[in-house]
Amino acid sequence: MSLSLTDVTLTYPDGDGRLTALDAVSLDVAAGTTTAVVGPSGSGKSSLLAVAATLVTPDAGRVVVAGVDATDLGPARRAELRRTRIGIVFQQPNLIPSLTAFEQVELMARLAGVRSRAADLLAAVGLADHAHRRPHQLSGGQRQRVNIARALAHDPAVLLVDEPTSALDHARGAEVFALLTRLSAERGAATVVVTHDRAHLDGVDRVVEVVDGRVRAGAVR
Ligand SMILES: Nc1ncnc2c1ncn2[C@@H]1O[C@H](COP(=O)(O)OP(=O)(O)OP(=O)(O)O)[C@@H](O)[C@H]1O
Repeated sequence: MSLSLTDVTLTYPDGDGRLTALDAVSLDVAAGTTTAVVGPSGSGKSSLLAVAATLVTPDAGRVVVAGVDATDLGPARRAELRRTRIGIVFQQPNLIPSLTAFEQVELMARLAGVRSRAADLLAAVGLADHAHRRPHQLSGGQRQRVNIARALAHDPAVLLVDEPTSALDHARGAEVFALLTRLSAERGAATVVVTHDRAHLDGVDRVVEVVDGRVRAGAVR
């Protein structure tokens, strides 16, 4: 498994006590597959993504990324794991305003110390003709596709995607989901997509539902 969460529990301080955001959650995602995580607001989806991204350390349980147990690592080694093995697509494409689409992707590859394949990646997301454009010269859907190309620039083992369609209309949202599942399969990434939107789940390999911090038994698919 490229990504394994085992019995992960995460709590946050809450007044005098603690709020349990994740309650003994286990999730395995194989290379080349896409798992969608759905569930009501406040159920723990973003917390699950933050733990998988090694941005937040759980109270208990294990997070293994590409064979590396992140729960045993200090902050510097976790940052290195993120830089080299994990791609993250945030809800709002946080692109750098002054850089072209090509430069956004190339910069990420350089930071990870790998050869840039920016032209290939932009072609893969359907933006070969827009490589020279800056973010303000792109549509919302195109910006999200640059965001995805950038997250894949260092060939991550694990791709984590937070609400990628929230700013898009139905057709653009469907395109982004199709793109994520295709690229994950082609590039062998283990992909987790958190979404409110159940309209585009047909193409994903698996759907799991998080309710009250637990992965619901008998996942949807
Ligand atoms: N930093 C924090 N401190 C305290 N409580 C938090 C913190 N972050 C999240 N929570 C709480 O943890 C629970 C899970 O939140 P989380 O953001 O993971 O849910 P979610 O499913 O992503 O919600 P949404 O769909 O609304 O984004 C919620 O009850 C939330 O209020």
